[in-house]
Amino acid sequence: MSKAYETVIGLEVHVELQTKTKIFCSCKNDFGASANTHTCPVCTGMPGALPVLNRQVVEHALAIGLALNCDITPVTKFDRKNYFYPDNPQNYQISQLYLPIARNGQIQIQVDAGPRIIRIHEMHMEEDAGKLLHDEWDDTSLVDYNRSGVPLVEIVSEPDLRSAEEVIAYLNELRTIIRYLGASDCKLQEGSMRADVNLSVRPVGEASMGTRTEMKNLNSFKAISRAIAGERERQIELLESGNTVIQETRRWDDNKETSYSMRSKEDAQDYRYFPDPDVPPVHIDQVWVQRIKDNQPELRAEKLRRYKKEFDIPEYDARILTETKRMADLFEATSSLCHKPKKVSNWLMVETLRLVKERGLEAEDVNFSPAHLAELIDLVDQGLINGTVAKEVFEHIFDEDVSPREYVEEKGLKSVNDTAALEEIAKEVVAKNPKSVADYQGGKEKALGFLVGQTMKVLKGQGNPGMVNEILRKLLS
Ligand SMILES: Nc1ncnc2c1ncn2[C@@H]1O[C@H](COP(=O)(O)OP(=O)(O)OP(=O)(O)O)[C@@H](O)[C@H]1O
Ligand SMILES: [Mg+2]
Ligand SMILES: [Mg+2]
Repeated sequence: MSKAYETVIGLEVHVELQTKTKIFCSCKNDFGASANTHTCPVCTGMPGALPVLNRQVVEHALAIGLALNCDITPVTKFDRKNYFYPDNPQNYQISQLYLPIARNGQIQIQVDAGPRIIRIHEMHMEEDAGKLLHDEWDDTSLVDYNRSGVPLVEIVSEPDLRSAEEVIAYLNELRTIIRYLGASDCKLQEGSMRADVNLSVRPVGEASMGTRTEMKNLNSFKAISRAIAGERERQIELLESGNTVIQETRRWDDNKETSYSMRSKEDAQDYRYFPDPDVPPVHIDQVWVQRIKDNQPELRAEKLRRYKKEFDIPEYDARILTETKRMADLFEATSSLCHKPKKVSNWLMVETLRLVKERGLEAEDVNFSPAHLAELIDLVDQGLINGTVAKEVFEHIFDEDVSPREYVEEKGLKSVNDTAALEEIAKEVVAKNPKSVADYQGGKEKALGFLVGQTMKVLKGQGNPGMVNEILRKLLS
């Protein structure tokens, strides 16, 4: 019988920052340009080239550090991390080891079991490396230095995570925060957010931690979940068979659903870190910190607290609506126009997110006018269109931002609210369906639903279902 094991996970998350230019030179920071077109002597490591720190990088890092509730380091410095690899032409990476810009933070995540606090050990700034493309067919490797010198922050958590569910909730929360700040688009697939999973296992109840491995090449939440399950199992098997876990870096192969060893893990001393003599220390005073704080948008945690007080919507809705700033902005703007927050929330959570998924978009891409959604909600409430028609009209609001009032007018979609006209049609339906009439009169309430359906069919869906229902009841009583 094997002992129960607990999984212990700490994450290193690299995030590419959205800036006009790279971290230490004036080359463009652009994704997807043709290879080696955004390069210069600095980001290709030519001897004698001198790096100049991009102020925007520090400002983004400050904003993120503050949003993660970190202490800001008043004098922050850059260090050289030395290693040889073809994607790194300087043979060192300019990073921060001793005095990273932010330390001792924490964020709250929400999992099925409730809220959890995950501590942030530190966050530092660094430059990205180039990209190697391996062509196995040709037996060649190509290198693209466009990514060399793209600004990154690395956010290092404490080993506080215990499951794949928590890891994904944590990454989602980080992504939400960073996107709210406009500091990065945080796309795992495109590599603008990259998570390395450090994982160890220990018998339940054991206080000390086991030896960890570090896994790389995780490009989706699914890959992360599978890699965690696989690595947990691999380590438990090792321990159960009397072996030990080796501290190493492993590469996850999502197609084969397995990981393999890349290299045994270097310790900091192997990199021979030392202060970079070319980049002066950065002094961050209170005035600067305060200015960044003042410019910070309202973040998700604050929004959640405010929504609870201001809007009569369930906590579940509030969590989904605040996941992206786009949805939250739409919700607030539409609600302030029509004063029906729960209805607005339903349209956003159900139809909007359904269409986002169907069209292969992201919530950030949604771009219709709040006024149009508010107008649609009013049209339904006034009984001018029914629910089915409203959904159809909404698709056109979503895709083309049409004015629902004009669209309904143009396409003749208004509900038939004329009692006499409805009665006329209802009478025909009653005459044609004696069996259902008899069923209803015999006590089968369901039969009325069928008759309402038949009447709506004749009306091509444009009847007012409430009125049709009432008219049929009266006719059959
Ligand atoms: N025993 C352990 N089990 C699981 N995670 C651990 C354990 N010990 C440390 N960790 C986590 O491993 C991560 C270590 O990241 P850190 O950046 O400090 O070092 P590194 O991986 O050695 O350095 P590098 O940046 O060069 O990859 C942290 O997220 C930490 O919480
Ligand atoms: Mg690491
Ligand atoms: Mg690290």
